[in-house]
Amino acid sequence: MPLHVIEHPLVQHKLGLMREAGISTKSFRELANELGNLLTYEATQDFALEPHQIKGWDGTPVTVQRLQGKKVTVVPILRAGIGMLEGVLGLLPSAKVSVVGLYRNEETLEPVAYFEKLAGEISQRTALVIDPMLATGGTMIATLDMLKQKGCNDIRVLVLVAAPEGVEKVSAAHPEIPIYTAALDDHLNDHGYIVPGLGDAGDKIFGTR
Ligand SMILES: O=P(O)(O)OC[C@H]1O[C@H](OP(=O)(O)OP(=O)(O)O)[C@H](O)[C@@H]1O
Ligand SMILES: O=c1cc[nH]c(=O)[nH]1
Ligand SMILES: [Mg+2]
Repeated sequence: MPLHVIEHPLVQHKLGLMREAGISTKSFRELANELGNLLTYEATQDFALEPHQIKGWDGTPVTVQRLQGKKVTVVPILRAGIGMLEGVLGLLPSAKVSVVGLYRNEETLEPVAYFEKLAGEISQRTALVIDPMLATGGTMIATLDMLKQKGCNDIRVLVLVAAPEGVEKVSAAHPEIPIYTAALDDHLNDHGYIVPGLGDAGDKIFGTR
């Protein structure tokens, strides 16, 4: 199962700060972006490089490494995925953004899709799907199904916190897609919330709690 739990001390420290009860909207937002940035660093480790010759500071030629120019799209899942977007784009400033909107029906826990605006040439792009929470996995599976249907076949998932139930479901539906997370938490409660989790990430990012 391609699950990557990022144990880096900065990641673990920042995630710990996010778990505090009563955290401000400002701090939660800042930390979501900082973690989005650090997870992007981890999720792009296999991006291909190619040598390129430039003129160095003293005029002599130097061979440097450049990214091979693979097209990338970041796919934030509305709403809460927007909370990681700035951090992800901090490392991938030229990436196109494909916004998808899904919310979870809080009674049935089933995802409801309401928006989709994908970048062009999606089938040639590496997609980084971002959402702070992977709970039952329903939202993520619906998003991955949709991206694959559009021909996208290099997809990575970046979440701040994942529940074991959701990871199992996503991995069963899309076994080849890697999941990068700052934490694999303990379980889902009776309302489908991750424990210990972060609470409602969308509400905390947008200040709507
Ligand atoms: O794994 P699942 O059980 O499907 O749940 C996870 C989804 O739930 C949350 O979104 P929510 O429905 O609260 O929408 P929001 O981002 O607009 O708040 C979260 O940001 C995920 O998208
Ligand atoms: O724990 C959870 C589960 C779904 N959505 C959230 O925002 N948090
Ligand atoms: Mg929400």
